[in-house]
Amino acid sequence: MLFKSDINLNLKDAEITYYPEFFNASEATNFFKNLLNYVKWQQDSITIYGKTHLQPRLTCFYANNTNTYKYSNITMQPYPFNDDLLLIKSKIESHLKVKFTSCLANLYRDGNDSNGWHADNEKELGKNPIIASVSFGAERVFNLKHKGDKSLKAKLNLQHGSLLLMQGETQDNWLHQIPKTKKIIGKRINLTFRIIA
Ligand SMILES: O=C(O)CCC(=O)C(=O)O
Ligand SMILES: [Fe+2]
Repeated sequence: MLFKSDINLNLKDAEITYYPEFFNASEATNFFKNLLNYVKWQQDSITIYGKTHLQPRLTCFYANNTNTYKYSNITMQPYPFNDDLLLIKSKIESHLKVKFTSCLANLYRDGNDSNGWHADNEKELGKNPIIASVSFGAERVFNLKHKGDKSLKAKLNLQHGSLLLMQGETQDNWLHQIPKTKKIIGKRINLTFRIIA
């Protein structure tokens, strides 16, 4: 296989696969630089439990249709995909034999940026959504915890050029997060490809 050691995390009630070197280092660095410059990064205010605050990261939403993505009381309107996003999307699609419509991009500017515990279970994603999540730049910790059985947890480092695939009942049964870190680290870009039909 092209992709060094595809790892099935083998978690209960989930289907998660990690491809550490989906993109080689030079491809990944090239995408990182382009995305940093050409994605229309914005910082939205979100409302959680009645409190409004700025999201602790920058985001942007892209799609090949006009369907919006709603979460935490915000509605994201899509931009059309740019060339780099189309190249990344098509490489993932040909490997997985799945077509994605949409991509939520995240920029973690430093260790103080984060993404709190959540499941990607918004209704526009449908039942058992497939989510392909690509990482470029600084390596960050990705935590998982089971919604019902508090003893079930997992942690992995999402490396430069990696792909993490979540599908099946993963979002029904598990939460995930990118925690803050006190380490001095650089920027990280994450792209989550989704189907919003
Ligand atoms: O940055 C990551 O790896 C996770 C992003 C994420 O969970 C999301 O956008 O829903
Ligand atoms: Fe997520």
